[in-house]
Amino acid sequence: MRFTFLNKDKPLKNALILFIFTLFFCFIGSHLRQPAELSLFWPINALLTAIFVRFSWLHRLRYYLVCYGAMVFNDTLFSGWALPAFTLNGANILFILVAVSMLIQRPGLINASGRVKSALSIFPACLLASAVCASWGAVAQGLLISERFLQAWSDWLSEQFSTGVLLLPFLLTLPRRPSLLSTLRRWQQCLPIVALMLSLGAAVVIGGGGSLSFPVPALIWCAIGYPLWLTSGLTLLTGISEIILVVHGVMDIQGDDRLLPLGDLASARLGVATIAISPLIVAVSMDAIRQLNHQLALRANHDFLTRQLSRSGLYERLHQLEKNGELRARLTGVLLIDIDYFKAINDNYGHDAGDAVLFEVAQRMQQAVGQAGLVCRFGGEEFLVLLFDLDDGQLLEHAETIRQRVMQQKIVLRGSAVTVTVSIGVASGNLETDSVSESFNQLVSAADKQLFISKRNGRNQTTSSLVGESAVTDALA
Ligand SMILES: Nc1nc2c(ncn2[C@@H]2O[C@H](COP(=O)(O)OP(=O)(O)OP(=O)(O)O)[C@@H](O)[C@H]2O)c(=O)[nH]1
Repeated sequence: MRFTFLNKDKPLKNALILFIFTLFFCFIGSHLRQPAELSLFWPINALLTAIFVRFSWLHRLRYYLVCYGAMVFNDTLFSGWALPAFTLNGANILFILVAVSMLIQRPGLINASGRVKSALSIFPACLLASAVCASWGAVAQGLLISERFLQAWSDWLSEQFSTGVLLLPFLLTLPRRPSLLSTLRRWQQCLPIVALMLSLGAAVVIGGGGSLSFPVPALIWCAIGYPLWLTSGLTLLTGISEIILVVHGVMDIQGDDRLLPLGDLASARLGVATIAISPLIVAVSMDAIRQLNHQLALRANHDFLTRQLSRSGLYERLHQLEKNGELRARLTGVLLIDIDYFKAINDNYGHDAGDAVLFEVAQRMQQAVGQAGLVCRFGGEEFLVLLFDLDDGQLLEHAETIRQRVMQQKIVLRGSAVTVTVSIGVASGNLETDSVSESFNQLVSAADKQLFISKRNGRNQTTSSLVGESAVTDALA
């Protein structure tokens, strides 16, 4: 909703705008009341609630008084009311005050972009606001000790509640620049709206109390595919249409003059069935979202080719360990492992063969490390093995086991048995609990320096700063 002309620092201008706005909608509302002799819609309360919630700084007594003044002005001038103009409009202000107070208490509910995070809270807010409004309204009509009190109270309540619940989600989620075209680019994207219109048509044809719920599945379909503001807008239009159709007898929810020979029981059954399918559809879509999230997390944290942890997965795991307090005062060993002359494998046997080598080497590393540590594809043809609680000698032993395991068995590439070797750099230390990533990166760069030395000294060897340069070497098999 665009109300950029409201300005926190210009109270007089705000008051004038609110006065004119309220007067305009009260005028329209009063004239809507006349033909049907009952107020089908009294939208000003929900409209003002939305404005006060979106511009929370308007939530001041003076602005409520301005709105009240405009309502009274309208009724005395255009409706010719005297005292009732003052008393009845108290009910309208009460609705706005209660609803705004309940919705404004949750600043996270409506964020800057106007999205309603929990549409559910609109429901109790409107219910309570309508109940308070209805009580005041029915009493102000002088019906407190009359048998018509309950009737008047339920009229007020149902009108305020339905208008609020239909209008508020739309008003609170409407973006600054709503774009229908970007949502309905392809004809398939219009299908939920077509289904909605068909279900409304079916409700008119079939009739009966159950027919009111016929559009629910189509609305849920809209909810799955459309942005919140559009779904809320369509729900609003559907609700308004149903109310108008019922009032004008086009949609027959009680009488017997329906187009199809369908009893109330059959209509109710159909209604119940359409309601029952709705939570199912929402559950299915939620399940799909959960599965998607799970797949995304898996993709982000695991390397597709080698099925080992990805680099981001390794940092995620470290973060988890830190959160669980499992990194505290633990000696952490890093083995940085790089396949030797890997480019030559790609060049000589093809990229697919290179991929197969990456997979096989990763498997062998995983077998060598077992449950003792984590294997991660750190990038390209470089792997990282993370080990905990091992002293320098044990770390080197592990590195050597991995190196031996990789080269032990030749890998067959396009009919040729090829020996693949790796060079390893080793580093270890304690991770600082307040800067795990940073101290881990320091370990990695220390291991990288050792790896560089392994490469420089002829490859297929392990180097560790822990026991001096080129501590462990091995001749090519
Ligand atoms: N097949 C395949 N090749 C990759 C992948 N990621 C990186 N590479 C290749 O790995 C090669 C790495 O080459 P270099 O960095 O020169 O390393 P090297 O040939 O192993 O030489 P040294 O490390 O010095 O022993 C590059 O040719 C990359 O294209 C991958 O996922 N699959």
